[in-house]
Amino acid sequence: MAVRYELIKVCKQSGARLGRLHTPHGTFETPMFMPVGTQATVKTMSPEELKEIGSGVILANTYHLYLRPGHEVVREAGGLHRFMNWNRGILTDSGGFQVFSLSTLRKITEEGVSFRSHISGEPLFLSPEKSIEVQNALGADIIMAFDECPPFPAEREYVRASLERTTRWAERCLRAHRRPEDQALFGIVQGGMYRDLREQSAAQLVAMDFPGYAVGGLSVGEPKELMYEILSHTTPLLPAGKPRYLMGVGSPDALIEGVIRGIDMFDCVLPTRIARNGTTMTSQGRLVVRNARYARDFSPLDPECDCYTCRHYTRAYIRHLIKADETFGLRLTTYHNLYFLTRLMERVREAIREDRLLDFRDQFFAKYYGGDQ
Ligand SMILES: CC(C)(C)OC(=O)NCc1c[nH]c2nc(N)[nH]c(=O)c12
Ligand SMILES: [Zn+2]
Repeated sequence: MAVRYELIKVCKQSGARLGRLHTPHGTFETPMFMPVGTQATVKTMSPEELKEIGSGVILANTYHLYLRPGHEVVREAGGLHRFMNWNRGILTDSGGFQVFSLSTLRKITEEGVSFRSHISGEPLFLSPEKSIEVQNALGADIIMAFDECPPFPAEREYVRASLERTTRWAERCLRAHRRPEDQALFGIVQGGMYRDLREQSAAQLVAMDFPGYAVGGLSVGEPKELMYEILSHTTPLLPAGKPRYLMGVGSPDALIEGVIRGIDMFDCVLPTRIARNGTTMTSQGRLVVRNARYARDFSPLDPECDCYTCRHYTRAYIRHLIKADETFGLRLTTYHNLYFLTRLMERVREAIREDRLLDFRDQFFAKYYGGDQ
């Protein structure tokens, strides 16, 4: 079995799960946050720094690596783990979503999606079979079914037709998968903001017995309360003995609310993306270190953080680097933001062990959102 989920316990106060994800590249505790390394690197971080931070599973992306350097190059390198010198877990997203959000002149049919590369402009095509062929060549421990993530808002009829095609594509992915013994293929539940369509999508995918399930099509611009409501309705439909992965979610509040609603795995570009424009996450909330008010502030980003950045550098110095467009500044903010979210998930797991996750949420929100949460 490529990937196995072990349920350790359920928090008596919140119903949240504490688990372990056993993969061919190690066993990692859940709930977990997975840093995004789209082009086979978590931007500005070395593998050694990611290990220091405590990252277990990181993401890479089929669409990007198919376009550049090409999946055959990565296959010849011996797969992604060898190519990027990362010997822990890797998950690749299937590329469908990125075609919609990145490429131009795309056309979707039953067969797949034709589009123009956002790099060279050349006409390309991704189908369930092509996506799985690329993911098999990349060699990630967890690979994702090729799906369509409907825009938000979207007409009910469009969402229903789309989820039914996504289900047919999921079937084609299962058939095309060549390495089930060392790469776990996860199904992706769609269905937009329609509870009955979410039920339909979940039922159809659960019947196919995937080793894990993702909830897709959320965090697409809908109000957070609506995301939480759809999530509350969807996760119970998924098998308790399998991992549940909420795609594209990573703000502190959404992570905690997602864990409370039964999610085990999260990914989001937020912490690394905002770091690159000088915005950091601290125990007292967001801190935009490039602001002038920090020019002579010689305290650490977060007085309560013990990460490399906070132990050795000040807000004034980091602000200077960001303003001077020095890449070392981006490395320091990225390192801290990833450490902050990884540490947050450790504290969430501790709270589950001690049956007090709802209390932890209230305490964390009061500090992080200054009580206005
Ligand atoms: C807008 C952001 C990226 C924050 O979230 C989403 O779009 N969330 C949905 C999402 C993220 N990544 C996915 N991959 C795939 N295959 N399918 C999806 O639905 C998604
Ligand atoms: Zn720090």
